[in-house]
Amino acid sequence: MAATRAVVARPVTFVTGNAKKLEEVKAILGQSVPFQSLKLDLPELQGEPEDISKEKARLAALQVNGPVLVEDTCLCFNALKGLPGLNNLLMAYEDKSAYALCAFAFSLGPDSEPITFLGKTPGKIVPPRGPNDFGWDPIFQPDGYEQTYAEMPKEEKNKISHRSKALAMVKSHFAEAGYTFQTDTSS
Ligand SMILES: O=c1nc[nH]c2c1ncn2[C@H]1C[C@H](O)[C@@H](COP(=O)(O)OP(=O)(O)OP(=O)(O)O)O1
Ligand SMILES: [Mg+2]
Repeated sequence: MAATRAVVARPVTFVTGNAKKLEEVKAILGQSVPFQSLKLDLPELQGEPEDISKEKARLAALQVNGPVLVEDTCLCFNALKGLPGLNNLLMAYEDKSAYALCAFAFSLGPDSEPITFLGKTPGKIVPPRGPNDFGWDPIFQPDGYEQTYAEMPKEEKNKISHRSKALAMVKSHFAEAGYTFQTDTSS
């Protein structure tokens, strides 16, 4: 099947204020989706991760004036009916099950409607174990694993994480759409 080739005259910019996220996105995407990154603190919006990521993409596309990729992640607690919450609040509940949810949004530019890609990894909330250098990694133990995200080698987390599942869909979308992005940023 011949892919329709969409030529986009600007490189893709991954916009985030979180260096750890950027590190993982680079490691997971490798050369499959060429992008540059921009450190911008996008506003902390309220709502469902999918809606938040879309809104972040709209704001980022306006600022960048070109194609952007953004993401919003939450740790959602089943005891709180999927609401993101504080670990202390969960102490009162027997049900420690949770899921990590990642929503990427991609927009071709300020006049385009963003499209979203969701990735979800189920697990449970545990007392913190492992290095404390990325958010809630020490308290999230994915189902089927004895280690928390923080205790796992990076490559292991990147194989099974909410982020890698969402990025697998981003990769497929880029492969199918056949975008050809300009990678020369000198203009
Ligand atoms: O894999 C992860 N493992 C552990 N913690 C994580 C992960 N991914 C996001 N996090 C944390 C960072 C922030 O405290 C919150 C999500 O907020 P979120 O708005 O998506 O990220 P952010 O504000 O740090 O960066 P951005 O500029 O992309 O919005 O969860
Ligand atoms: Mg944020």
